[in-house]
Amino acid sequence: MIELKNVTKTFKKKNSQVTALSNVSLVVPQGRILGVIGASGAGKSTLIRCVNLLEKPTSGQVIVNGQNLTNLSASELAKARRHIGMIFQHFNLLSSRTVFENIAFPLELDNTPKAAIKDRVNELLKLVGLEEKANEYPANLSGGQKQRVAIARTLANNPKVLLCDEATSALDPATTRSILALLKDINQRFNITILLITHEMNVVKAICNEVAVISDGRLIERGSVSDVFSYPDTVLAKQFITSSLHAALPVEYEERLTAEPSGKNHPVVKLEFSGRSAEATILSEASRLFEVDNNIISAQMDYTGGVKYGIMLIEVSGTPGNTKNSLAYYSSKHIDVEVLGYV
Ligand SMILES: Nc1ncnc2c1ncn2[C@@H]1O[C@H](COP(=O)(O)OP(=O)(O)OP(=O)(O)O)[C@@H](O)[C@H]1O
Repeated sequence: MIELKNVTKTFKKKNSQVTALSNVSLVVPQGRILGVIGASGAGKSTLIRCVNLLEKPTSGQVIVNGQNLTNLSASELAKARRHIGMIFQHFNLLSSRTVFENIAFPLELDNTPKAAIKDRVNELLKLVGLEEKANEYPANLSGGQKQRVAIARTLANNPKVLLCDEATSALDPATTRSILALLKDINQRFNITILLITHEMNVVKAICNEVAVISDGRLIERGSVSDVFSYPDTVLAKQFITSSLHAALPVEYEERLTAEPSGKNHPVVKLEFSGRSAEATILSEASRLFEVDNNIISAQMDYTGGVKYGIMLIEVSGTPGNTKNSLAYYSSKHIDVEVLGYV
């Protein structure tokens, strides 16, 4: 449904040029949700804006719904864009129009008869749960409600593709979850293909089937969400996965932490489990095998796409030899082991 073939985008400045996208190729099959994740400046916005040609690629092809957009005339492109919805981080609503009028806007541009507009807008208001707000102005809505209006507006023309440009980045976690649930619902109900860009792995985890990692304008990793979570190939993918987990050392531990072992103190160890690691029951195994006690200080284990992964901070008590052997045992089971210090 969406295909980018060797897309490169270079921005020329007075004395220099920036290559925002470098030979990017990707495919999003119909009805699937692909998340592109990357750090600030990696090229995410440029990538998504190339899909509807808000940015014209310097080279390469953009094919949406079987149509090569890079070959179209301005009027043909305007027509093709009606089937490509887009939602933005800052909603981009028209402040002088009510919720109803915002959603009606694309239908008016399409010369839809008034009665049909009314029916369609009411249907969309119901879909996004905003029937009560039809006559409100955007200024009187919460961020989540504004994004619901933007989603309804973009669905008005029955797009086949929805592009989401950091659509939940301005929202709190609970509102983010509800907007992501709405997007998933829309994807399943209408079989709409979704390409979203984000800097948060939690967004990918919540709704994407596949994920691609972008860095310096290049796609450096791509796979099903469960595969990338199980076997992240790149350090960057791993960092994004870890950043979606929170297992912090309590202040009380931090204050007591020393860099060197004294013979009497115990190591505080960070264990990172990925899909290829053994289960967390490995702690009791190691306890039995090496006569160590593992005190769990903080932990977050999670499941994505049937894969279990997570972080644990543990304090290990035992003889120095046994402690060392238990840590080596974890490493042999594909758990990343890092000694943070000693308490
Ligand atoms: N219109 C432009 N003119 C010149 N340079 C640009 C333009 N748009 C983007 N760039 C540059 O291209 C690179 C990629 O920018 P882009 O906005 O696509 O990144 P991003 O991953 O979306 O970042 P962020 O998450 O911070 O929005 C950056 O180096 C940026 O400075």
